[in-house]
Amino acid sequence: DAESHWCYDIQADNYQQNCQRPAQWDGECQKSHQSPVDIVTNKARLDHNLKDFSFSGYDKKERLTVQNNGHTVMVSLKPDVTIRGGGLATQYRATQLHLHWSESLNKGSEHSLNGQRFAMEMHIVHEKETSTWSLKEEAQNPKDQIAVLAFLVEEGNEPNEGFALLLEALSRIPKPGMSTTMETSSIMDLLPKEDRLRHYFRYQGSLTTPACNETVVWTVFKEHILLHKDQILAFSQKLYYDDEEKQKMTDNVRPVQPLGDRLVYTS
Ligand SMILES: Nc1nc(-c2ccc(Cl)c(S(N)(=O)=O)c2)cs1
Ligand SMILES: [Zn+2]
Repeated sequence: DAESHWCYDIQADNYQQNCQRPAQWDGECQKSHQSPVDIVTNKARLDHNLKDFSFSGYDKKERLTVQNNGHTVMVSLKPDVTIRGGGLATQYRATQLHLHWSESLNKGSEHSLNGQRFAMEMHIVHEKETSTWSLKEEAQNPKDQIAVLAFLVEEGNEPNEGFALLLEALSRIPKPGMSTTMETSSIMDLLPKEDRLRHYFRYQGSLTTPACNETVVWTVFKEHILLHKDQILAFSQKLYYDDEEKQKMTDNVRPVQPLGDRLVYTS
């Protein structure tokens, strides 16, 4: 079609689509405060304002909608899920969570630590709760309009029970546009234990998908989620980019972007 849709390199390389690969993404994607980035851990600057997070509604068992949106698997979250603290200016409301992954267990994360990438990366996306009266210019498109909590996923020896319901749902949504419901599960089930979430990296960046708006305050937790190898591979085996189920959904990972004049902070 006239305006070709955006895609990942694996789609442009393997299926000769006329889709726009990351190097060609438009919107703000070619600007200088982009995500993801490589985090050089010994250069991260200690920031005492990066206190603990307060998670609310994360432990509530809800029926959640899970969809294949052609780029990832996205779980819609209920409006009563919010976060505060963590050095954030105000309370944020969760909207969705999704993941990025690869069949190669060292190529599936978007952020890297000291040049090392991991099997997967889970993003919980939150929107800033702005009070209605703030009409100032920067209040319309602030640099911290969105807060994403990023969790790196590594291969563990044990199956991760908390992911069982999400993994079962994948088989019901192989094609783009398909959605299903996931019986009572809580976001907390998917995360490392809350007391392990006090250590994290923080930097200012963008969406890692078009239009790559530079309105995201990023949190990358140091504690990793552990999934069994078969659980990680299930994402690439059950999901497809295309209706014909010819293109396995895998390597839905944007290449790392230059950090430029930015600093990465650490709690
Ligand atoms: N249609 C799609 N949207 C996204 C998306 C939306 C918002 C955000 Cl914040 C992100 S990310 N990867 O920066 O966390 C991804 C993925 S696929
Ligand atoms: Zn993401």
